[in-house]
Amino acid sequence: WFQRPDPHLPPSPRRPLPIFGHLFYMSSDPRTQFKGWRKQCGDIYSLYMGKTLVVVLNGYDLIKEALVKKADVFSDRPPFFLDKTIGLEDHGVIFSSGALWKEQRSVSLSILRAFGMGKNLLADKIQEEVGCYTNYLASLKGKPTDIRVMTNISTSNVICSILIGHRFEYTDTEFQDLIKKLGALVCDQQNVSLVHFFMWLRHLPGDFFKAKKMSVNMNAIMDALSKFLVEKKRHIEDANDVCNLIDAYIIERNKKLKAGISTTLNDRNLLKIMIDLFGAGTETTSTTIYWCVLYMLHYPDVQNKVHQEIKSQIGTDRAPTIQDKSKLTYLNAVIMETQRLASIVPLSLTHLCSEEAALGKYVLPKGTYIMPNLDSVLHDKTIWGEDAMSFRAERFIDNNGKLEIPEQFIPFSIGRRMCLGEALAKMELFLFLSAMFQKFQFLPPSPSSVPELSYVSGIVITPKHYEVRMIERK
Ligand code: HEM
Repeated sequence: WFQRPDPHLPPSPRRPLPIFGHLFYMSSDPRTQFKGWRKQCGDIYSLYMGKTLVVVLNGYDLIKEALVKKADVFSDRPPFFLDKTIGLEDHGVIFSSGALWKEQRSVSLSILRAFGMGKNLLADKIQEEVGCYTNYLASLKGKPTDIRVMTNISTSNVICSILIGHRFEYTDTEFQDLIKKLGALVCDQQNVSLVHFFMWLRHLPGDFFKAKKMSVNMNAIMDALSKFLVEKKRHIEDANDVCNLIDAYIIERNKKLKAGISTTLNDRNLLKIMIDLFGAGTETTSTTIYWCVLYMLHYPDVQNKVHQEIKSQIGTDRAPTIQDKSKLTYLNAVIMETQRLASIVPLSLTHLCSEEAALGKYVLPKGTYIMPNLDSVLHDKTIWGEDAMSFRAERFIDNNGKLEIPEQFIPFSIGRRMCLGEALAKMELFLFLSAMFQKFQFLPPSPSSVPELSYVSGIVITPKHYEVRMIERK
Protein backbone atom coordinates (compact mmCIF):
# COMPACT_ATOMS: atom_id res chain seq x y z
CA TRP A 1 0.00 0.00 0.00
CA PHE A 2 2.85 2.38 0.89
CA GLN A 3 5.16 1.29 -1.95
CA ARG A 4 5.95 3.84 -4.65
CA PRO A 5 4.80 2.79 -8.11
CA ASP A 6 7.64 1.14 -10.09
CA PRO A 7 8.74 3.69 -12.76
CA HIS A 8 9.64 0.86 -15.18
CA LEU A 9 6.02 -0.30 -15.21
CA PRO A 10 3.07 1.44 -16.87
CA PRO A 11 1.05 3.67 -14.50
CA SER A 12 -2.08 2.45 -12.70
CA PRO A 13 -5.36 4.39 -12.83
CA ARG A 14 -5.75 3.96 -9.07
CA ARG A 15 -3.53 2.86 -6.22
CA PRO A 16 -4.02 -0.92 -5.87
CA LEU A 17 -5.56 -2.23 -2.63
CA PRO A 18 -3.46 -4.57 -0.49
CA ILE A 19 -4.00 -8.26 -1.43
CA PHE A 20 -6.82 -7.61 -3.92
CA GLY A 21 -5.15 -4.98 -6.11
CA HIS A 22 -7.69 -3.46 -8.52
CA LEU A 23 -10.20 -6.33 -8.37
CA PHE A 24 -12.77 -4.40 -6.36
CA TYR A 25 -12.43 -1.37 -8.62
CA MET A 26 -13.50 -3.33 -11.69
CA SER A 27 -16.94 -2.30 -12.91
CA SER A 28 -19.51 -4.66 -14.42
CA ASP A 29 -18.99 -2.74 -17.69
CA PRO A 30 -15.21 -2.68 -18.26
CA ARG A 31 -15.77 -1.29 -21.78
CA THR A 32 -16.73 2.16 -20.45
CA GLN A 33 -14.32 2.00 -17.53
CA PHE A 34 -11.32 1.11 -19.73
CA LYS A 35 -12.11 4.05 -22.03
CA GLY A 36 -11.96 6.38 -19.02
CA TRP A 37 -8.71 4.84 -17.79
CA ARG A 38 -7.12 5.30 -21.23
CA LYS A 39 -7.97 9.01 -21.08
CA GLN A 40 -6.42 9.19 -17.63
CA CYS A 41 -3.26 7.05 -18.11
CA GLY A 42 -2.57 6.91 -21.84
CA ASP A 43 -2.29 3.90 -24.17
CA ILE A 44 -0.73 1.52 -21.67
CA TYR A 45 -1.62 1.05 -18.03
CA SER A 46 -1.21 -1.51 -15.25
CA LEU A 47 -3.83 -3.23 -13.15
CA TYR A 48 -3.20 -5.70 -10.35
CA MET A 49 -5.56 -8.63 -10.06
CA GLY A 50 -4.48 -9.81 -6.65
CA LYS A 51 -0.73 -10.11 -7.09
CA THR A 52 -0.93 -10.62 -10.85
CA LEU A 53 0.19 -7.72 -13.03
CA VAL A 54 -2.21 -7.17 -15.93
CA VAL A 55 -1.18 -4.62 -18.56
CA VAL A 56 -3.92 -3.19 -20.77
CA LEU A 57 -2.85 -2.15 -24.29
CA ASN A 58 -4.79 0.50 -26.18
CA GLY A 59 -4.47 1.81 -29.72
CA TYR A 60 -3.46 0.03 -32.90
CA ASP A 61 0.28 0.83 -32.82
CA LEU A 62 0.87 -0.55 -29.35
CA ILE A 63 -1.26 -3.68 -29.89
CA LYS A 64 0.59 -4.32 -33.17
CA GLU A 65 3.95 -3.81 -31.48
CA ALA A 66 3.11 -6.49 -28.90
CA LEU A 67 1.11 -9.06 -30.89
CA VAL A 68 2.86 -8.80 -34.27
CA LYS A 69 6.32 -7.26 -33.95
CA LYS A 70 7.11 -8.94 -30.60
CA ALA A 71 5.00 -12.04 -31.17
CA ASP A 72 7.82 -14.27 -29.86
CA VAL A 73 7.26 -13.00 -26.31
CA PHE A 74 3.57 -12.00 -26.34
CA SER A 75 1.87 -15.10 -27.77
CA ASP A 76 1.44 -17.39 -24.75
CA ARG A 77 -1.73 -17.68 -22.64
CA PRO A 78 -2.17 -17.57 -18.87
CA PRO A 79 -3.86 -20.61 -17.28
CA PHE A 80 -7.66 -20.60 -17.45
CA PHE A 81 -9.42 -21.63 -14.26
CA LEU A 82 -12.29 -23.43 -16.03
CA ASP A 83 -9.84 -25.67 -17.89
CA LYS A 84 -8.40 -26.56 -14.48
CA THR A 85 -11.84 -27.58 -13.22
CA ILE A 86 -12.26 -30.07 -16.10
CA GLY A 87 -8.67 -31.34 -15.79
CA LEU A 88 -7.64 -30.11 -19.26
CA GLU A 89 -5.42 -27.18 -18.37
CA ASP A 90 -2.89 -26.28 -21.09
CA HIS A 91 -4.58 -28.56 -23.63
CA GLY A 92 -6.17 -27.82 -27.01
CA VAL A 93 -5.76 -24.49 -28.80
CA ILE A 94 -7.34 -21.53 -27.02
CA PHE A 95 -5.67 -21.66 -23.61
CA SER A 96 -2.49 -23.62 -24.36
CA SER A 97 0.99 -22.23 -24.92
CA GLY A 98 4.39 -22.98 -26.44
CA ALA A 99 5.16 -26.01 -28.60
CA LEU A 100 1.94 -27.83 -27.66
CA TRP A 101 -0.20 -24.85 -28.79
CA LYS A 102 1.77 -24.56 -32.06
CA GLU A 103 1.14 -28.19 -32.98
CA GLN A 104 -2.53 -28.20 -31.94
CA ARG A 105 -3.22 -24.92 -33.75
CA SER A 106 -1.51 -25.94 -36.97
CA VAL A 107 -3.27 -29.35 -37.04
CA SER A 108 -6.69 -27.79 -36.25
CA LEU A 109 -6.21 -25.15 -38.93
CA SER A 110 -5.19 -27.65 -41.60
CA ILE A 111 -8.17 -29.87 -40.71
CA LEU A 112 -10.59 -26.92 -40.93
CA ARG A 113 -9.06 -25.98 -44.29
CA ALA A 114 -9.35 -29.56 -45.52
CA PHE A 115 -13.04 -29.41 -44.59
CA GLY A 116 -13.30 -26.38 -46.85
CA MET A 117 -12.90 -23.40 -44.53
CA GLY A 118 -12.73 -20.51 -46.98
CA LYS A 119 -13.71 -22.80 -49.88
CA ASN A 120 -16.89 -23.77 -51.71
CA LEU A 121 -17.22 -27.22 -50.15
CA LEU A 122 -17.99 -25.83 -46.71
CA ALA A 123 -19.98 -22.95 -48.18
CA ASP A 124 -22.46 -25.51 -49.59
CA LYS A 125 -22.81 -27.07 -46.14
CA ILE A 126 -23.37 -23.68 -44.52
CA GLN A 127 -25.93 -22.85 -47.17
CA GLU A 128 -27.88 -26.03 -46.38
CA GLU A 129 -27.96 -24.98 -42.73
CA VAL A 130 -29.00 -21.45 -43.69
CA GLY A 131 -31.89 -22.98 -45.69
CA CYS A 132 -33.12 -24.83 -42.58
CA TYR A 133 -32.69 -21.67 -40.51
CA THR A 134 -34.65 -19.36 -42.83
CA ASN A 135 -37.41 -21.99 -43.20
CA TYR A 136 -37.66 -22.07 -39.44
CA LEU A 137 -37.85 -18.27 -39.26
CA ALA A 138 -40.61 -18.35 -41.91
CA SER A 139 -42.54 -20.89 -39.83
CA LEU A 140 -42.82 -18.26 -37.06
CA LYS A 141 -45.17 -16.34 -39.38
CA GLY A 142 -44.15 -12.87 -38.24
CA LYS A 143 -44.76 -13.58 -34.53
CA PRO A 144 -42.47 -11.50 -32.24
CA THR A 145 -39.67 -13.90 -31.31
CA ASP A 146 -36.28 -13.87 -29.64
CA ILE A 147 -34.08 -15.55 -32.28
CA ARG A 148 -31.00 -15.86 -30.10
CA VAL A 149 -31.09 -19.56 -29.15
CA MET A 150 -32.11 -20.79 -32.62
CA THR A 151 -29.36 -18.65 -34.18
CA ASN A 152 -26.89 -20.15 -31.71
CA ILE A 153 -28.04 -23.66 -32.60
CA SER A 154 -27.79 -22.94 -36.30
CA THR A 155 -24.21 -21.57 -36.17
CA SER A 156 -23.34 -24.37 -33.78
CA ASN A 157 -24.64 -26.86 -36.36
CA VAL A 158 -22.03 -25.58 -38.81
CA ILE A 159 -19.19 -26.28 -36.39
CA CYS A 160 -20.80 -29.56 -35.19
CA SER A 161 -21.01 -30.80 -38.78
CA ILE A 162 -17.23 -30.45 -38.92
CA LEU A 163 -16.54 -31.79 -35.42
CA ILE A 164 -18.86 -34.79 -35.41
CA GLY A 165 -20.57 -34.80 -38.83
CA HIS A 166 -23.98 -34.13 -37.26
CA ARG A 167 -26.57 -31.33 -37.03
CA PHE A 168 -29.27 -30.77 -34.40
CA GLU A 169 -32.91 -29.73 -34.78
CA TYR A 170 -33.83 -26.29 -33.40
CA THR A 171 -36.46 -28.01 -31.27
CA ASP A 172 -33.98 -30.50 -29.72
CA THR A 173 -34.42 -29.57 -26.05
CA GLU A 174 -31.27 -31.38 -24.89
CA PHE A 175 -29.13 -29.47 -27.39
CA GLN A 176 -30.97 -26.21 -26.59
CA ASP A 177 -30.00 -26.77 -22.97
CA LEU A 178 -26.34 -27.27 -23.91
CA ILE A 179 -26.36 -24.11 -26.01
CA LYS A 180 -27.90 -22.14 -23.14
CA LYS A 181 -25.12 -23.43 -20.85
CA LEU A 182 -22.52 -22.27 -23.34
CA GLY A 183 -24.21 -18.85 -23.54
CA ALA A 184 -24.18 -18.56 -19.75
CA LEU A 185 -20.46 -19.48 -19.70
CA VAL A 186 -19.62 -16.69 -22.09
CA CYS A 187 -21.78 -14.13 -20.24
CA ASP A 188 -20.83 -15.07 -16.68
CA GLN A 189 -17.07 -14.64 -17.22
CA GLN A 190 -17.05 -11.13 -15.81
CA ASN A 191 -18.48 -12.18 -12.46
CA VAL A 192 -15.93 -14.87 -12.08
CA SER A 193 -12.79 -12.76 -12.44
CA LEU A 194 -12.26 -12.73 -8.70
CA VAL A 195 -12.22 -16.54 -8.57
CA HIS A 196 -9.87 -16.65 -11.54
CA PHE A 197 -7.21 -14.92 -9.46
CA PHE A 198 -8.13 -16.46 -6.08
CA MET A 199 -8.85 -20.08 -6.89
CA TRP A 200 -9.58 -20.96 -3.23
CA LEU A 201 -12.72 -18.77 -3.32
CA ARG A 202 -14.54 -21.44 -5.30
CA HIS A 203 -14.42 -23.73 -2.26
CA LEU A 204 -16.49 -21.28 -0.16
CA PRO A 205 -20.07 -22.35 0.61
CA GLY A 206 -22.76 -20.94 -1.70
CA ASP A 207 -22.00 -19.64 -5.17
CA PHE A 208 -21.64 -15.90 -4.81
CA PHE A 209 -19.17 -15.61 -7.71
CA LYS A 210 -21.02 -18.08 -9.99
CA ALA A 211 -17.83 -20.17 -10.19
CA LYS A 212 -19.71 -23.36 -9.30
CA LYS A 213 -22.41 -22.68 -11.89
CA MET A 214 -19.70 -22.15 -14.49
CA SER A 215 -17.89 -25.36 -13.54
CA VAL A 216 -21.17 -27.29 -13.80
CA ASN A 217 -21.85 -25.79 -17.26
CA MET A 218 -18.31 -26.45 -18.44
CA ASN A 219 -18.51 -30.05 -17.22
CA ALA A 220 -21.84 -30.54 -19.01
CA ILE A 221 -20.29 -29.34 -22.28
CA MET A 222 -17.28 -31.57 -21.78
CA ASP A 223 -19.48 -34.60 -20.98
CA ALA A 224 -21.62 -34.07 -24.07
CA LEU A 225 -18.62 -33.70 -26.37
CA SER A 226 -16.73 -36.63 -24.84
CA LYS A 227 -19.85 -38.77 -25.39
CA PHE A 228 -19.70 -37.84 -29.08
CA LEU A 229 -15.98 -38.50 -29.13
CA VAL A 230 -16.49 -42.01 -27.75
CA GLU A 231 -19.37 -42.68 -30.17
CA LYS A 232 -17.63 -41.42 -33.29
CA LYS A 233 -14.04 -42.48 -32.62
CA ARG A 234 -13.00 -45.36 -34.85
CA HIS A 235 -9.93 -46.98 -36.32
CA ILE A 236 -9.34 -45.19 -39.60
CA GLU A 237 -6.48 -45.53 -42.07
CA ASP A 238 -7.87 -44.13 -45.29
CA ALA A 239 -7.77 -40.33 -45.67
CA ASN A 240 -10.55 -40.57 -48.29
CA ASP A 241 -12.92 -41.92 -45.68
CA VAL A 242 -12.74 -38.91 -43.32
CA CYS A 243 -16.22 -37.93 -41.97
CA ASN A 244 -15.38 -35.40 -39.26
CA LEU A 245 -12.61 -33.67 -37.31
CA ILE A 246 -12.21 -36.70 -35.04
CA ASP A 247 -11.29 -38.92 -38.03
CA ALA A 248 -8.95 -36.30 -39.47
CA TYR A 249 -7.16 -35.76 -36.13
CA ILE A 250 -6.66 -39.49 -35.59
CA ILE A 251 -5.26 -39.97 -39.10
CA GLU A 252 -2.80 -37.10 -38.51
CA ARG A 253 -1.72 -38.58 -35.19
CA ASN A 254 -1.22 -42.06 -36.69
CA LYS A 255 0.83 -40.57 -39.53
CA LYS A 256 3.16 -38.87 -37.07
CA LEU A 257 3.48 -41.95 -34.87
CA LYS A 258 4.25 -44.18 -37.88
CA ALA A 259 6.95 -41.76 -39.02
CA GLY A 260 8.45 -41.84 -35.49
CA ILE A 261 7.75 -38.13 -34.94
CA SER A 262 7.10 -37.19 -31.32
CA THR A 263 3.68 -35.54 -31.05
CA THR A 264 1.26 -33.92 -28.61
CA LEU A 265 -1.71 -35.22 -30.63
CA ASN A 266 -3.70 -37.38 -28.21
CA ASP A 267 -7.28 -37.96 -27.02
CA ARG A 268 -7.18 -35.31 -24.31
CA ASN A 269 -6.02 -32.61 -26.71
CA LEU A 270 -8.58 -33.79 -29.26
CA LEU A 271 -11.38 -33.45 -26.69
CA LYS A 272 -10.18 -29.97 -25.69
CA ILE A 273 -10.02 -28.87 -29.33
CA MET A 274 -13.63 -30.01 -29.73
CA ILE A 275 -14.62 -27.95 -26.67
CA ASP A 276 -12.60 -24.96 -27.95
CA LEU A 277 -14.09 -24.96 -31.43
CA PHE A 278 -17.61 -25.64 -30.18
CA GLY A 279 -17.32 -22.72 -27.73
CA ALA A 280 -15.49 -20.24 -29.95
CA GLY A 281 -17.39 -21.14 -33.11
CA THR A 282 -20.94 -20.91 -31.76
CA GLU A 283 -21.45 -17.84 -29.63
CA THR A 284 -19.26 -15.39 -31.60
CA THR A 285 -20.83 -15.73 -35.05
CA SER A 286 -24.40 -15.93 -33.78
CA THR A 287 -23.90 -12.91 -31.50
CA THR A 288 -22.71 -10.91 -34.53
CA ILE A 289 -25.87 -11.93 -36.42
CA TYR A 290 -27.97 -11.01 -33.38
CA TRP A 291 -26.30 -7.55 -33.28
CA CYS A 292 -26.73 -7.02 -37.00
CA VAL A 293 -30.49 -7.69 -36.83
CA LEU A 294 -30.75 -5.32 -33.86
CA TYR A 295 -28.93 -2.57 -35.77
CA MET A 296 -31.26 -3.10 -38.72
CA LEU A 297 -34.26 -2.48 -36.44
CA HIS A 298 -32.66 0.85 -35.56
CA TYR A 299 -31.65 1.71 -39.14
CA PRO A 300 -34.52 0.58 -41.41
CA ASP A 301 -33.06 2.60 -44.31
CA VAL A 302 -29.88 0.55 -44.15
CA GLN A 303 -31.95 -2.64 -44.08
CA ASN A 304 -33.87 -1.53 -47.18
CA LYS A 305 -30.66 -0.63 -48.98
CA VAL A 306 -29.22 -4.08 -48.22
CA HIS A 307 -32.39 -5.71 -49.54
CA GLN A 308 -32.37 -3.57 -52.70
CA GLU A 309 -28.75 -4.51 -53.38
CA ILE A 310 -29.52 -8.23 -53.01
CA LYS A 311 -32.59 -7.85 -55.23
CA SER A 312 -30.71 -6.05 -57.97
CA GLN A 313 -27.53 -8.17 -57.90
CA ILE A 314 -28.97 -11.65 -57.25
CA GLY A 315 -32.74 -11.43 -57.42
CA THR A 316 -35.10 -13.35 -55.20
CA ASP A 317 -35.44 -16.65 -57.09
CA ARG A 318 -32.37 -18.28 -55.59
CA ALA A 319 -30.48 -18.01 -52.31
CA PRO A 320 -27.20 -16.05 -52.33
CA THR A 321 -24.08 -18.22 -52.64
CA ILE A 322 -20.51 -17.54 -51.58
CA GLN A 323 -19.68 -16.61 -55.21
CA ASP A 324 -22.06 -13.65 -54.82
CA LYS A 325 -19.99 -12.18 -51.98
CA SER A 326 -17.99 -9.81 -54.19
CA LYS A 327 -21.21 -8.45 -55.76
CA LEU A 328 -22.77 -7.32 -52.48
CA THR A 329 -20.48 -4.45 -51.50
CA TYR A 330 -23.00 -2.69 -49.27
CA LEU A 331 -23.93 -5.84 -47.36
CA ASN A 332 -20.23 -6.60 -46.79
CA ALA A 333 -19.80 -3.06 -45.47
CA VAL A 334 -22.82 -3.49 -43.17
CA ILE A 335 -21.36 -6.72 -41.78
CA MET A 336 -18.01 -5.05 -41.11
CA GLU A 337 -19.66 -2.01 -39.54
CA THR A 338 -21.62 -4.37 -37.27
CA GLN A 339 -18.39 -6.09 -36.23
CA ARG A 340 -16.63 -2.76 -35.69
CA LEU A 341 -19.33 -1.06 -33.68
CA ALA A 342 -20.52 -4.07 -31.69
CA SER A 343 -16.87 -5.08 -31.09
CA ILE A 344 -18.10 -8.32 -29.60
CA VAL A 345 -14.78 -9.53 -28.11
CA PRO A 346 -13.64 -6.13 -26.80
CA LEU A 347 -10.71 -7.34 -24.70
CA SER A 348 -9.74 -10.12 -27.09
CA LEU A 349 -8.36 -13.06 -25.08
CA THR A 350 -5.63 -12.48 -22.52
CA HIS A 351 -2.04 -13.10 -23.64
CA LEU A 352 0.96 -13.84 -21.41
CA CYS A 353 4.40 -12.29 -21.57
CA SER A 354 6.71 -15.35 -21.71
CA GLU A 355 9.98 -13.40 -21.12
CA GLU A 356 10.89 -10.00 -19.71
CA ALA A 357 10.20 -7.62 -22.60
CA ALA A 358 10.27 -3.95 -23.53
CA LEU A 359 6.97 -2.47 -24.67
CA GLY A 360 6.55 1.23 -25.40
CA LYS A 361 8.82 2.93 -22.88
CA TYR A 362 8.35 0.25 -20.21
CA VAL A 363 9.86 -3.12 -19.34
CA LEU A 364 7.31 -5.80 -18.51
CA PRO A 365 8.36 -8.72 -16.31
CA LYS A 366 7.95 -12.35 -17.40
CA GLY A 367 4.48 -13.62 -16.48
CA THR A 368 2.67 -10.28 -17.05
CA TYR A 369 -0.88 -10.74 -18.36
CA ILE A 370 -1.57 -8.71 -21.51
CA MET A 371 -5.06 -7.45 -22.38
CA PRO A 372 -5.25 -6.07 -25.92
CA ASN A 373 -8.19 -3.65 -25.86
CA LEU A 374 -9.66 -4.15 -29.36
CA ASP A 375 -12.41 -1.64 -28.52
CA SER A 376 -9.75 1.05 -28.31
CA VAL A 377 -8.95 0.42 -31.99
CA LEU A 378 -12.41 -0.36 -33.36
CA HIS A 379 -13.93 2.74 -31.73
CA ASP A 380 -10.94 5.07 -32.16
CA LYS A 381 -12.03 8.49 -33.46
CA THR A 382 -8.56 9.15 -34.89
CA ILE A 383 -9.06 6.14 -37.21
CA TRP A 384 -12.80 6.18 -37.96
CA GLY A 385 -13.62 9.87 -37.55
CA GLU A 386 -15.75 11.85 -35.13
CA ASP A 387 -18.76 9.62 -35.85
CA ALA A 388 -16.88 6.47 -34.73
CA MET A 389 -19.74 5.55 -32.38
CA SER A 390 -22.44 5.79 -35.09
CA PHE A 391 -23.47 3.03 -37.48
CA ARG A 392 -22.24 4.15 -40.92
CA ALA A 393 -21.44 1.29 -43.30
CA GLU A 394 -20.24 3.72 -45.99
CA ARG A 395 -16.98 4.19 -44.09
CA PHE A 396 -15.91 0.83 -45.59
CA ILE A 397 -16.64 1.93 -49.18
CA ASP A 398 -14.21 4.10 -51.15
CA ASN A 399 -15.01 6.84 -53.69
CA ASN A 400 -15.12 4.27 -56.51
CA GLY A 401 -17.78 2.24 -54.72
CA LYS A 402 -15.30 -0.52 -53.81
CA LEU A 403 -14.81 -2.08 -50.41
CA GLU A 404 -12.01 -0.50 -48.43
CA ILE A 405 -10.77 -2.34 -45.35
CA PRO A 406 -8.37 -0.33 -43.16
CA GLU A 407 -5.68 -2.46 -41.47
CA GLN A 408 -7.08 -1.21 -38.13
CA PHE A 409 -10.24 -3.27 -38.67
CA ILE A 410 -9.25 -6.03 -36.22
CA PRO A 411 -12.33 -7.72 -34.68
CA PHE A 412 -10.48 -11.06 -35.00
CA SER A 413 -7.34 -9.61 -33.33
CA ILE A 414 -3.91 -9.76 -34.99
CA GLY A 415 -0.68 -11.72 -34.75
CA ARG A 416 0.01 -15.40 -34.27
CA ARG A 417 -2.93 -15.97 -31.94
CA MET A 418 -5.48 -14.22 -34.06
CA CYS A 419 -8.81 -15.98 -34.50
CA LEU A 420 -8.41 -19.46 -35.96
CA GLY A 421 -11.94 -19.44 -37.34
CA GLU A 422 -11.87 -16.06 -39.10
CA ALA A 423 -12.42 -17.47 -42.60
CA LEU A 424 -15.25 -19.70 -41.38
CA ALA A 425 -16.89 -16.84 -39.46
CA LYS A 426 -16.76 -14.56 -42.52
CA MET A 427 -18.39 -17.19 -44.71
CA GLU A 428 -21.10 -17.80 -42.15
CA LEU A 429 -21.84 -14.12 -41.60
CA PHE A 430 -22.21 -13.51 -45.32
CA LEU A 431 -24.33 -16.58 -46.07
CA PHE A 432 -26.65 -16.20 -43.07
CA LEU A 433 -27.19 -12.45 -43.34
CA SER A 434 -27.55 -12.31 -47.13
CA ALA A 435 -30.23 -15.03 -47.02
CA MET A 436 -31.98 -13.42 -44.05
CA PHE A 437 -32.20 -9.95 -45.63
CA GLN A 438 -33.19 -11.41 -48.99
CA LYS A 439 -36.11 -13.32 -47.54
CA PHE A 440 -37.38 -11.20 -44.63
CA GLN A 441 -38.06 -7.73 -43.48
CA PHE A 442 -37.05 -7.47 -39.82
CA LEU A 443 -39.36 -5.30 -37.73
CA PRO A 444 -39.61 -4.44 -34.02
CA PRO A 445 -42.46 -6.12 -32.07
CA SER A 446 -44.37 -2.83 -32.49
CA PRO A 447 -43.36 0.48 -34.15
CA SER A 448 -43.21 2.18 -30.75
CA SER A 449 -41.04 -0.46 -29.08
CA VAL A 450 -37.71 -0.74 -30.86
CA PRO A 451 -35.48 -2.83 -28.56
CA GLU A 452 -32.64 -0.86 -26.96
CA LEU A 453 -29.04 -1.10 -28.14
CA SER A 454 -27.97 -2.27 -24.68
CA TYR A 455 -25.68 -5.16 -23.88
CA VAL A 456 -24.46 -7.68 -21.33
CA SER A 457 -20.70 -7.68 -20.74
CA GLY A 458 -18.83 -10.97 -20.70
CA ILE A 459 -15.93 -12.35 -22.75
CA VAL A 460 -18.39 -11.77 -25.58
CA ILE A 461 -20.57 -8.63 -25.56
CA THR A 462 -24.12 -9.75 -26.33
CA PRO A 463 -27.20 -7.57 -26.85
CA LYS A 464 -29.79 -7.88 -24.09
CA HIS A 465 -32.50 -10.34 -25.13
CA TYR A 466 -34.93 -8.79 -27.60
CA GLU A 467 -37.81 -9.83 -29.84
CA VAL A 468 -38.19 -9.22 -33.55
CA ARG A 469 -40.85 -9.88 -36.21
CA MET A 470 -39.72 -11.50 -39.45
CA ILE A 471 -42.07 -10.68 -42.31
CA GLU A 472 -41.51 -12.74 -45.46
CA ARG A 473 -40.88 -10.52 -48.48
CA LYS A 474 -43.07 -11.23 -51.45
C1 HEM B 1 -17.49 -13.18 -35.64
C2 HEM B 1 -16.93 -14.23 -35.16
C3 HEM B 1 -15.63 -14.29 -34.39
C4 HEM B 1 -14.91 -13.31 -33.76
C5 HEM B 1 -15.23 -11.82 -33.66
C6 HEM B 1 -13.75 -13.95 -33.16
C7 HEM B 1 -12.77 -13.27 -32.44
C8 HEM B 1 -11.69 -13.88 -31.85
C9 HEM B 1 -10.70 -13.19 -31.06
C10 HEM B 1 -10.68 -11.69 -30.76
C11 HEM B 1 -9.80 -14.11 -30.64
C12 HEM B 1 -8.60 -13.87 -29.72
C13 HEM B 1 -7.33 -13.68 -30.51
C14 HEM B 1 -6.13 -13.37 -29.65
O1 HEM B 1 -5.97 -13.97 -28.60
O2 HEM B 1 -5.35 -12.49 -30.00
C15 HEM B 1 -10.21 -15.40 -31.17
C16 HEM B 1 -9.54 -16.58 -30.96
C17 HEM B 1 -9.99 -17.81 -31.43
N1 HEM B 1 -11.08 -18.05 -32.22
FE1 HEM B 1 -12.38 -16.67 -32.91
N2 HEM B 1 -13.80 -15.29 -33.43
C18 HEM B 1 -14.92 -15.55 -34.19
C19 HEM B 1 -15.32 -16.77 -34.69
C20 HEM B 1 -14.66 -17.96 -34.51
C21 HEM B 1 -15.07 -19.22 -35.08
C22 HEM B 1 -16.27 -19.45 -36.00
C23 HEM B 1 -14.19 -20.16 -34.62
C24 HEM B 1 -14.21 -21.64 -34.89
C25 HEM B 1 -13.67 -22.26 -35.80
C26 HEM B 1 -13.19 -19.48 -33.80
C27 HEM B 1 -12.12 -20.07 -33.19
C28 HEM B 1 -11.16 -19.41 -32.45
C29 HEM B 1 -10.05 -20.08 -31.79
C30 HEM B 1 -9.77 -21.57 -31.77
C31 HEM B 1 -9.29 -19.06 -31.16
C32 HEM B 1 -8.02 -19.22 -30.34
C33 HEM B 1 -6.80 -19.08 -31.23
C34 HEM B 1 -5.49 -19.30 -30.50
O3 HEM B 1 -5.45 -19.14 -29.29
O4 HEM B 1 -4.50 -19.66 -31.16
N3 HEM B 1 -13.53 -18.15 -33.76
N4 HEM B 1 -11.37 -15.22 -31.91
